[in-house]
Amino acid sequence: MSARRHKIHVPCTSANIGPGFDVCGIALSLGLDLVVTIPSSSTSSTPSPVLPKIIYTGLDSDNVPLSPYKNLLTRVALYVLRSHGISTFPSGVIIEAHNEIPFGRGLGSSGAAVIAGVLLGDLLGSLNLPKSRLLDFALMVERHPDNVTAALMGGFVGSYLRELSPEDMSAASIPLAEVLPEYPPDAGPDWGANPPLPPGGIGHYVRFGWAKEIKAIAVSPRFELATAKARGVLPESYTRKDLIFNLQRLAVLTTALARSPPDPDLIYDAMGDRVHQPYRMTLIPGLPKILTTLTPTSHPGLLGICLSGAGPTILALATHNFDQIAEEIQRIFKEETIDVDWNVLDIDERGSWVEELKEG
Ligand SMILES: Nc1ncnc2c1ncn2[C@@H]1O[C@H](COP(=O)(O)OP(=O)(O)O)[C@@H](O)[C@H]1O
Ligand SMILES: N[C@@H](CCOP(=O)(O)O)C(=O)O
Repeated sequence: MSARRHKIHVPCTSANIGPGFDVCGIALSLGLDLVVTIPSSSTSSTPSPVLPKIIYTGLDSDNVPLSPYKNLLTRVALYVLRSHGISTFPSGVIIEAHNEIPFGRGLGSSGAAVIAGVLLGDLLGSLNLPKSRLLDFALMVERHPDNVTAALMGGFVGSYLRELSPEDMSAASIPLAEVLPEYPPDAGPDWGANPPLPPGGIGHYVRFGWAKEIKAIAVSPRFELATAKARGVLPESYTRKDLIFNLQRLAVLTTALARSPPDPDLIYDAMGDRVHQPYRMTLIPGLPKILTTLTPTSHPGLLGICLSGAGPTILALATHNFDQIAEEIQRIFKEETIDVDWNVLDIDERGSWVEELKEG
């Protein structure tokens, strides 16, 4: 039987970059790849459609549910299909996922899975949605824009959620449990009511420049910290002083990271934060020492250092001396008896893409 095969690539992301909590993200050179095989005769109106077969390799592949009704990728794809009136997957699809993004470390694994799921839904339904519309679906699932926008668009991005009209607000306020419901294992094409389409243009974004000399050192402790837990420790309100502290730095940082050669004196302080990092220190032993011990003077080449996303990964931006910087962070974590893995990553300017694979 002949089949169409496509590759979907989604990069990992580091969100916040210090002061840009829930605003900024950069796409980096570790990825989630899917190879999707769709039998040519496959439609979702086949009388007894065969559910997708999911195969995982790579990082954390033992921890992923392989039922399409439980796996995040396929649940997101099904949301995209169902909101377009296509109530089930086409029959006999095979999804081979290869993952390089560690789960629960602050490198946007869930954001990447959500984007991969949206692209999968678009592909399986032959919907041909533009990237701006794909972002609306991703934002209905992952409701902070920083990771998903960077993963989809690539590069260094800033984003915000638009203030919606009352009508759009009600369409966008659907609980997550309705967007990604708990499907029973025997859910068939007639299961439940299809969710509505999201409003258009929920997220707005801009791409900033990125100086070509800057690489990102990601030092990941070998323990998981669920983003939901790390959001749970944040306060409901902030002082004017702390907000101004972050806004001043964010305004400078977005331009400073685009300037060549980058200025460590400007960037190091501009990566300071008082909105999320101070509250997350209790969850990440070693974080206070790491943020104060490494400076551009103690470690030439270092530009700035922050928590990657919700942590526990540390992100150090640097132009050289990558190994020495990573080894010092590793040493401080070791004092806390925490082992780490580290990677020197490039910025991924392309973002997510889908390509048809030709035979041979
Ligand atoms: N490729 C994937 N396929 C399926 N589920 C995934 C994938 N990547 C991440 N997830 C889910 O997302 C969870 C991690 O999300 P989260 O706590 O937001 O951490 P992160 O900082 O890595 O995004 C994982 O435990 C897993 O349930
Ligand atoms: N702005 C969010 C980013 C979460 O990123 P993740 O990679 O840890 O999922 C936050 O800081 O909570």
